[in-house]
Amino acid sequence: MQISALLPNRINAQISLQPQSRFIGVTGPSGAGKSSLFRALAGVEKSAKVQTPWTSQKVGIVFQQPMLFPHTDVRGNLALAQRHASPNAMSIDTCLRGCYCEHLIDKPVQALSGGEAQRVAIARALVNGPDVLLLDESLSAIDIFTRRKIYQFLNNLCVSGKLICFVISHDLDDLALFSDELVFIDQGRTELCGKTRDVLTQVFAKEGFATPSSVLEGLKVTAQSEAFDSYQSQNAVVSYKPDSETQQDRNVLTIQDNEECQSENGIERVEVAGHEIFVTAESVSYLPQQCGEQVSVRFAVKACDVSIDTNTADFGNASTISILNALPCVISRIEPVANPLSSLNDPENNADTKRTPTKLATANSAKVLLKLDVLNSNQTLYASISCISLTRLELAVGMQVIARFKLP
Ligand SMILES: Nc1ncnc2c1ncn2[C@@H]1O[C@H](COP(=O)(O)OP(=O)(O)OP(=O)(O)O)[C@@H](O)[C@H]1O
Repeated sequence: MQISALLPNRINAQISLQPQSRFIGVTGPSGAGKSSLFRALAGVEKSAKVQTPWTSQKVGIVFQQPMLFPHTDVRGNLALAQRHASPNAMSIDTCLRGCYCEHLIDKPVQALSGGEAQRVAIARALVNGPDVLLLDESLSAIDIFTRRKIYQFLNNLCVSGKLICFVISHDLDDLALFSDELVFIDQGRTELCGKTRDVLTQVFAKEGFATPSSVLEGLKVTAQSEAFDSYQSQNAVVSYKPDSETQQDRNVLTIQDNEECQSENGIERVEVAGHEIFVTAESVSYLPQQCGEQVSVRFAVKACDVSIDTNTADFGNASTISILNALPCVISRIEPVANPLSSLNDPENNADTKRTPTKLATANSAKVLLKLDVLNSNQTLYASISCISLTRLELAVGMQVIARFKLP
């Protein structure tokens, strides 16, 4: 999928995406041109020159400021959007439920909170039946739990082939969780674009983040008794029928209901590289799958939540600590975390590149960042640990360790 947008003195972006990508995250510094890009793609900027693969499709946009019709209530707003809806658009009820705002239906627009208004604005955009939806920080005022559920709903629409979503956000955890691909815009240009975890790695390195998140993928573990539901859920994802509106709505919401009822106390179990990992239900996103395949999910782990255990003989037996998750890994890189209070820009420090990572890290900062390759997989974890631990555990590149991490 090739996209280009040119807006004199503001943007000159070329974006190249995989054809199968349906949920695309867009991020970058403030003033980089992200909103200008979306406005150009939505046709709002008349002087923009734009090339997209979806010229004949319906494009919707939702801004950070919801821009609801103020003279009516939520029902009135949705009814107005439905007047111009495409024939295969979802029902008002489905959109309201998916955006967690059914209870707001009779509220006047003026009486909505900022987050409620954002939820209604997204529901209204969906009622219109877009093929492509551009969300410009449109969930920024919504609490994390509701926000994640709405992203999950949007992701289900993407997975079922009903929607392509482009989402601008400064929340890299949200983008890590849901985006198939990530675009990093800077100074009006596409600086990075590609698979989310690769782009995130480069963004974290570029910005010198002390606690980057790693993105892991795995298979959802379902109990025997849940096998039928799981099969239904898988079918729901792939058996989308464009000619049946009721069936579509039911499919998307069935996935949502299954996800909610299948988690145990709000916790999902995910198999990663042959190991069972516990993840909170709101922290997993579902990936597209073929009929008959196990359900694949994605979740993000913050580097500050990962601890290193050098006792590799005691992999599953750490019964004296509260940390639930463990993955065997090999340390593939150790690098100092920049400490803004230290004299990192001191030429004397920078010239001293021959020192060991341990000494370099100790000299400049309190922490180091470990890159960990998960054994028997091509996945990567990051751990941010103190220099004291680095020295005390005598950690080195090539060493096998157990990465233990809290419930994401
Ligand atoms: N209508 C406009 N006319 C001229 N310049 C504009 C206009 N809107 C925005 N700009 C400028 O274009 C640049 C990019 O702005 P834009 O709003 O697209 O950035 P952004 O990446 O979305 O920022 P943020 O993350 O802060 O929302 C900024 O320098 C801004 O001042």
